[in-house]
Amino acid sequence: MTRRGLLIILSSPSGAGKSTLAGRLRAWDTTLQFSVSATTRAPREGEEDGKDYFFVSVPSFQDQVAEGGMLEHARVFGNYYGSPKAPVQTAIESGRDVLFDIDWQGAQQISNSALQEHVLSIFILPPSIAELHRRLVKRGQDAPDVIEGRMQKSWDEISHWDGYDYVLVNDDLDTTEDRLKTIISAERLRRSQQPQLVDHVRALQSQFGDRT
Ligand SMILES: Nc1ncnc2c1ncn2[C@@H]1O[C@H](COP(=O)(O)OP(=O)(O)OP(=O)(O)O)[C@@H](O)[C@H]1O
Ligand SMILES: Nc1nc2c(ncn2[C@@H]2O[C@H](COP(=O)(O)O)[C@@H](O)[C@H]2O)c(=O)[nH]1
Repeated sequence: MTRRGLLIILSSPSGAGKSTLAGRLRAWDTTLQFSVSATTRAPREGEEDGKDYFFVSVPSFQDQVAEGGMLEHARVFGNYYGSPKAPVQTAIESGRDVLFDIDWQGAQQISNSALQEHVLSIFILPPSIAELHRRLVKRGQDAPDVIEGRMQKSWDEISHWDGYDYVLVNDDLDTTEDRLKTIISAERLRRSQQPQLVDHVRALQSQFGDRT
């Protein structure tokens, strides 16, 4: 039986490292499909339309939502973000796992949707608030007022940590990467074995009954 795909969701406060970790996971497993979000935020230097995000206008984003084209969507830091539905449905039907880099609102929407049984959600915590700030500054992509706004909202995001299947502190990057790989490998094994295990236990039950 083909395993149906997993929806692997990474969330964290901005700057904790989920995009960096998502990049490493994609290099580790090239079959992982990254869910390219649509956003109304302006592209950062080096970001490519269709690869990092689909950069769209507010009316175009709203049309996609109204047409039911988004699996989830949310307003984050004053911009709209959403995960297009069609590529996700195609991927999971063909047994391909999908990786999301989305906030807690999106994670909650997918976890409460008809696709909830596919969800593997992982929250990434920073080692400290000071280090979170250092990482946002080091990234060098956002203006100081944008960084300040993201820091102000960081607790909003962190306060949802306990709604996730797994929580990791991203202190050493290599260690966090290894832990993520371990979680994903174990969940793949667990979910691929589940259908056969039910049949196996039924067979054991029937063998047990034959003894009495
Ligand atoms: N474990 C780590 N140790 C030190 N630096 C890290 C670590 N993980 C990520 N970084 C660095 O922190 C910065 C922010 O990381 P990244 O852009 O991946 O965060 P993010 O959670 O995806 O943020 P956003 O939500 O804004 O997209 C980057 O410069 C990245 O190289
Ligand atoms: N609910 C959603 N959140 C998303 C999506 N794509 C990204 N995000 C989150 O937004 C913030 C900011 O991202 P940035 O690229 O502007 O730094 C971050 O927490 C992302 O995880 C989405 O499709 N839905």
